[in-house]
Amino acid sequence: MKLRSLLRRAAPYRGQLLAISLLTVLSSVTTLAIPWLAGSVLGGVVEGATTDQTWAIVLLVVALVVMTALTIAVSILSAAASGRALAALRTEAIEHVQRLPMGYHHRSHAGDLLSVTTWEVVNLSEFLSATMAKAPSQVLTAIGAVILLFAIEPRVALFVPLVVPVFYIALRLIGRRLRLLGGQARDADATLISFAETQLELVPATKSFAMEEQMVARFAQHAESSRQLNLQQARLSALLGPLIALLAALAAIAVILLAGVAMDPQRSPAELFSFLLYAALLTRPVGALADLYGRYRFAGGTLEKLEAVLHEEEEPGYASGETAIPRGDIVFDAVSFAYPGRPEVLTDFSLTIPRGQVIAITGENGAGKSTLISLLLQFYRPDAGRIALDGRDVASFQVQALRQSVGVVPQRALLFAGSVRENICFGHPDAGAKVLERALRLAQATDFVTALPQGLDTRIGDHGVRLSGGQRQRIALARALLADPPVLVFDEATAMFDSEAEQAFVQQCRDALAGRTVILITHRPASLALAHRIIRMEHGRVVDDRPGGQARS
Ligand SMILES: Nc1ncnc2c1ncn2[C@@H]1O[C@H](COP(=O)(O)OP(=O)(O)OP(=O)(O)O)[C@@H](O)[C@H]1O
Repeated sequence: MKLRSLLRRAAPYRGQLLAISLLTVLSSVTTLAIPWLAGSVLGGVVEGATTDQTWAIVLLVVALVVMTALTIAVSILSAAASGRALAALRTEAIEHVQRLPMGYHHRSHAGDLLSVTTWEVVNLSEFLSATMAKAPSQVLTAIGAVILLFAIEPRVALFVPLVVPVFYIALRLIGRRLRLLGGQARDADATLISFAETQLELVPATKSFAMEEQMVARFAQHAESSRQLNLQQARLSALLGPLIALLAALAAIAVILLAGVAMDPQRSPAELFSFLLYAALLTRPVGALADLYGRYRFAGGTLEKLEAVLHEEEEPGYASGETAIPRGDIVFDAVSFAYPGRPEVLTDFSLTIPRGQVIAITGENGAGKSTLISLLLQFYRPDAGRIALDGRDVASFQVQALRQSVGVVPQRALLFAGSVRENICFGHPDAGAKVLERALRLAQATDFVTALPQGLDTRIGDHGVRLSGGQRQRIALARALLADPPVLVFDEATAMFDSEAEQAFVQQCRDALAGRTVILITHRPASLALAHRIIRMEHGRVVDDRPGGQARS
């Protein structure tokens, strides 16, 4: 894991980190005072308390209370700071993902990204808060304990550094295996989540094809492999901290035994007790640091995955480019294009659509009709040729301005589980009642929306499942019409309508579409009647170009 990238992300939380560091130093100093005070109290007891122990006892109690309070404060502050840092990291990841090219989304799994930005990040969160809360104070306490051991009895204390390599080897061996298993377990969990997501989306298909048992069996397989890997990894994690703590305790016993033999007989009982307590104190940070090392190995995988996403290149055209709204002259000039690793879809494709023309594009399935729109919107870039809007290459537009000026009603309406109003106003949350009414009317949606139980405020379920296919399509139409863009694209948008509704829609649209450039991808006769011009595509080329119904009327 790149520690530098973690530190860079921690930079905005400097103030909180500083407060945590100060409290941590205080906490370590208090912790280190305890063996000293306890040693002198115990020494006093053994020597028959010739001196007054009251102050030492009071200080010991105060030190214990202060140490507890500081530990609590550091834990809470660390959890708050790491929580903030992670919320920012998650948001950064999602923001970045939204700006990645469509090609990235088509080749990657949404489930993987979902798992890394949601539950996987918990590893990172636990590591960060544990590191901030524990690591510095444990390191300081360990260093302080070693120094004080040397101060009390250097000859015996010399034994302490000799055991360090043993810890190092144990940590490396277990840590490596832990990282490997951790990675495999996380991948298995990501697959499981992804599969669950797909399975939930497929419930209607699963039911209609009576595939329930098979789907459950496949899920159970994924769940079992995830369980096994997580168990192995949990066993190893459970081993790491306590094993290292045990090694440290054994080493402390050795030091104590050695102290009994080699300690200067002139030492007071108080010094002897303090020495033994410091040796025992040393075991605590060693165990805790080993545990942190395990978390570090684990969190590293998550950070690497997040970093991999964050290093994917954003699509160009967000930061700069033409933002003026075009009027709608479209030219495809000798455009060729192939999806990565696929045969060419468009070959030397040329088409000029003057502003205000309604053009219908027809052609067999897979002829490349929708691909034309993806290229116009800059979801993909042509391999050769040029696409221009008002004489300017579409690549020279700021991508959001470009896309806002082209309203698309897709084949499959992308609706979400909000109200009808929220779905229609998706691109324009502040749209007024009049604009909304007009869009509903043009999309022939007023009647059915009014008849819904709560009208515009009716919630339509995931992907709009509580509506009919035609109703969903009308919502999508209303959404595109609401924006009133200069270019409109209907990609088989009327396919869900019955012929009567399609006729009515076409009639209504005649006026509404006037003056706009409209691309209708359709085979429907009524829609064809709406066009000034009908072209037919075959194998990525125009094979026919003739006047449409509108031209004749
Ligand atoms: N994201 C993609 N990655 C790879 N190949 C794709 C992708 N999208 C479409 N294709 C392929 O490109 C070709 C053209 O697809 P396109 O969707 O443009 O056809 P279409 O004319 O709109 O078809 P339809 O009438 O069926 O909607 C098809 O062979 C399709 O398999």
